[in-house]
Amino acid sequence: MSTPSSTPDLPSAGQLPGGFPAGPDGGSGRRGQPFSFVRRGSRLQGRRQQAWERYAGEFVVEVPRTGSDTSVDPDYVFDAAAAFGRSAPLVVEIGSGLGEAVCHAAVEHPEWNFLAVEVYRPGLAQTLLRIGQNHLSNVRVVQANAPEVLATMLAPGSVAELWVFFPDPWHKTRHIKRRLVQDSFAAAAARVLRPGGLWRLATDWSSYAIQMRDVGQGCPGFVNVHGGERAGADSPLTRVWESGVEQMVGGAPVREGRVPVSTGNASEGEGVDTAGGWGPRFEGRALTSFEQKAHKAGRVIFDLTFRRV
Ligand SMILES: C[S@@+](CC[C@H](N)C(=O)[O-])C[C@H]1O[C@@H](n2cnc3c(N)ncnc32)[C@H](O)[C@@H]1O
Repeated sequence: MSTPSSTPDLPSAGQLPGGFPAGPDGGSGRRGQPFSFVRRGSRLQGRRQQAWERYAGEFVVEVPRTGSDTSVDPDYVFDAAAAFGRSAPLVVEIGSGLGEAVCHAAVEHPEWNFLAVEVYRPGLAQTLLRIGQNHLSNVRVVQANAPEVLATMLAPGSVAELWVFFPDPWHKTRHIKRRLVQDSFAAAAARVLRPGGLWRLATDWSSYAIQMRDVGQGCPGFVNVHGGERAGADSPLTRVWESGVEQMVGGAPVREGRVPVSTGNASEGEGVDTAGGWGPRFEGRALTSFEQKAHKAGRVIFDLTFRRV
C-alpha cells in the first residue's frame, strides 16, 4: 500500500481541522463549524451491555481524548497492523450506525480490515454484538468524531476505501452547516485515502446528494468514477424533481421536488439534471434497516463514488 508523504494539491494536515473543542453539546466544532451530531443517550442495557462487556476489550480501539468521549487527541495515530494483527487493505465506515453494513461486508471480505467510526455508543455496542454473532476478527470499532479521525487519527494514504452511507441529512437550511460531507471533509478524506482508493457515499436526500456531488467533484484529490453518467431522464435527481418525493420531518411536510412545501427545505428543483455523475447502487452495501425504511417511503437513493487521484 503506497503512502504519499505529502499532497501538494490539498490542504496539509496542519490546515485540516484540528485542535477541536470539548464536545458537541450545543457548541461549535472546529473553527466555528458545528458538529454533525447531537449527543444522544449512551447508556447500554441488556444484550448491548453484555456485548460491550464481552467484546470491547478485543474490538474497541481506545484513543486518547482531548475532552469529550468522541474527541481524539491530534497526536494519536492509529496503528492498523497492530490493531488487527496483520496488514490488509483498510475499509473505514463513517457513521456506521448499528454496524449492519460494516459487519455484512466483513463477512463477505475476510481478506480486508474494517474500521467502524461512530459517535453513538449503543450503535457501537450493537456492532460488537454482530461481530460476536458472526465470529468476525477483521472489524474494529472506534467511538470518535469522524472529521477528527480523518484529520489526524488515520495516517495519510492508509485507507483503501472510505464509506459514508446515509449521513444525517440536516435538511433544514439553518442546519446545513452541520452536514458531515463538505469541503473540509473531502480534503480530509483525500488525505487518508491511498492513490486509487475509493470514497463511496449514499444518501436519500436530493439536496445532500447534490452537495456530495459538488464537494467530491470540487476536491482536486478526487475524480468522479461515474462522472456524467445517468444524466437527464436517467438521473435519480430528475426523478426526484419530477415526483417531488415527500416526507414528514419533525411533524412538518417537506417536499424534495421543485415546489418546496417547507421553507426549511434546502432543495431547489431544476427540472432536469443534465450533469449526472451518479453511480449504480453499490452492491457491497448491505440493505440496512435505515435504507429499507427509505425504500418503503418511496425515497430515491443516490450513490456516488470518487477515486483518489
Ligand atoms: C442516519 S445514520 C446512518 C447509519 C448507517 N450508516 C446506516 O446507513 O444505517 C447516521 C449515523 O452517523 C453517525 N454520526 C453523525 N455524525 C458523526 C460524526 N461526526 N462522527 C461519527 N459518526 C457520526 C450518527 O450517530 C448516526 O449513527
